[in-house]
Amino acid sequence: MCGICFSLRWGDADNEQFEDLSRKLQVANAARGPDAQGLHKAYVKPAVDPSSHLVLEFYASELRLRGEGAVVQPHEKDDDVLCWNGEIFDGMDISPEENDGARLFEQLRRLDTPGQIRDLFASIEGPYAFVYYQASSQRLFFARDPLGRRSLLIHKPSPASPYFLLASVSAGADPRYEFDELSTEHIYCLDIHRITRADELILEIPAMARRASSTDPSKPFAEPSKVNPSMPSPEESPSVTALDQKRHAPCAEHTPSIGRKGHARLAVLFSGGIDSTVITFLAHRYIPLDEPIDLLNVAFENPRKVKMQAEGNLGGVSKKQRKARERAAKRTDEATCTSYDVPDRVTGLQEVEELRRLCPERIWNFVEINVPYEESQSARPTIESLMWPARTVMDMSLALALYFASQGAGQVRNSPGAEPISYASTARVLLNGLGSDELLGGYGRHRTAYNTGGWQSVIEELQLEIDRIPTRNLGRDDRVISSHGKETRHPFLSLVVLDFLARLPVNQKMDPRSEVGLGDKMLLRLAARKLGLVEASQRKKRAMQFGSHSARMDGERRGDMLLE
Ligand SMILES: NC(=O)CC[C@H](N)C(=O)O
Repeated sequence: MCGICFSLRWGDADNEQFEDLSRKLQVANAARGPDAQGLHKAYVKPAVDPSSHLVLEFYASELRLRGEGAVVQPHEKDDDVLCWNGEIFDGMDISPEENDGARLFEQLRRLDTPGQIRDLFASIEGPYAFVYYQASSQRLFFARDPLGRRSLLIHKPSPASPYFLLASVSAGADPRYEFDELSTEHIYCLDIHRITRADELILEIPAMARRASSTDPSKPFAEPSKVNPSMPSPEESPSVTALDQKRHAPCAEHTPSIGRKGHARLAVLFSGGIDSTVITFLAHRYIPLDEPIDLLNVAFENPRKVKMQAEGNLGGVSKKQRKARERAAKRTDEATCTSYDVPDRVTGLQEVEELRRLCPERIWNFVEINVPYEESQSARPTIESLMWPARTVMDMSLALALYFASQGAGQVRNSPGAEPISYASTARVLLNGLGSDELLGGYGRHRTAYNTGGWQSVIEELQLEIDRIPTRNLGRDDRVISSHGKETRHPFLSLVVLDFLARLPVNQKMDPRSEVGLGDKMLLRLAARKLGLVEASQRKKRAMQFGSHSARMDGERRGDMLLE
């Protein structure tokens, strides 16, 4: 993942305090791009007040994943500057030798008007955040992709902190800034030369709608599609065949060409649930067979759970899970079964066996990432800083799981039950199954909606899910995962897949009248069966923080409470 850090301030402002802050932010953003870091400064004299000047600082770090040559960011030519954190998967032909950021910069430099720039972004698909400075017009453009798959934080000037900042990640809580996540609803465009001392506090950032006309088919990626509002008609049958044809795995297709054979270039955040298993199986079809794929499976030593286990209370574990747990325990060593035998470990171990049966030619590295309590506690301040401005108890339990899973340091076994060998995943691209519950009706709340308001309520709930994806967790997840110099990709959240699923009549996606593990995400379950993933197709939904035991380590604090 690349890191972006941009600042704008008056040249005669107190520089010492600012420089310290700027350095701190640059260090935080350097971790996202270990391959190269660069800084470019520009000075602008505002038209109305030529006696003073504004300083623009563009800092970017590069995690190079595409193209053959070295890439140093920011991209820069004739005073035009681009900081790019993203991937272009669709809408622009990019050959394997080319770098997408470099190509995008070339294209941007050919454009003149804000409308043209907006239209270019409306025609490309992929996760991104960018800052682009057009020197000829002295305009600054910045935005995130319409689903917010990459983070960009904004600090607007205030009397106490009279500078403007944009950054992929902050340096944690600091009285010198007030960062918010940048909204994904617009492409922003700031006329730098028009800034005056009087509006030193740029409170309103001029924003363009993401598309000029809602009917222009050449701009398919301006916004996420709307959920099909039509009420179900009983004769419709599930669209499994169509879904199978649509399965579009751009995320795996564009794995970095850098790296050695024999080393995994791709890893999956793998719980053994249906979402992570389906994307793993599809990725397998795109990755050369002689390359291993790393399945990252995280488990936390959770003193509360360990205590409950010792006291005989298995914390709501069903009979079936208990049986599975006993089976898994036979295969694992003593230490693992007391502390790390969490629900996601059990299903992960079961599922990797199904994958091995279906795809025996592949080396599947099932990476057991075991996090001792002490270690998770001492990482908390780092994680709290990375996820800022997200700061609830639930943010922390999810971020903990993602932080350690994506770090990829754990152990593998040559065969089930064999002695563990320590292993560090070097894959720079991590697939993440997030999004399928939102698009296909996988949450309990979709069933509740049906029970209270019928199909109409389910349709409304599914629309709400799409509307709030950008603000829910993607920015936070990106900030946490990228701190290891890796990037996460969400195959379910490709705008192409989203468009296909959103348009399907609701009853082809789910059936809230059928039981849990069947009616929720019904279409995906059918697709999984069709692929041969019979065991995965039946697994019930389990939230990552409970499956890995990263939640509620010390007590029962409500998830929406702020961290102390
Ligand atoms: N890390 C990133 O955001 C990657 C940027 C760009 N796609 C590259 O490969 O260089």
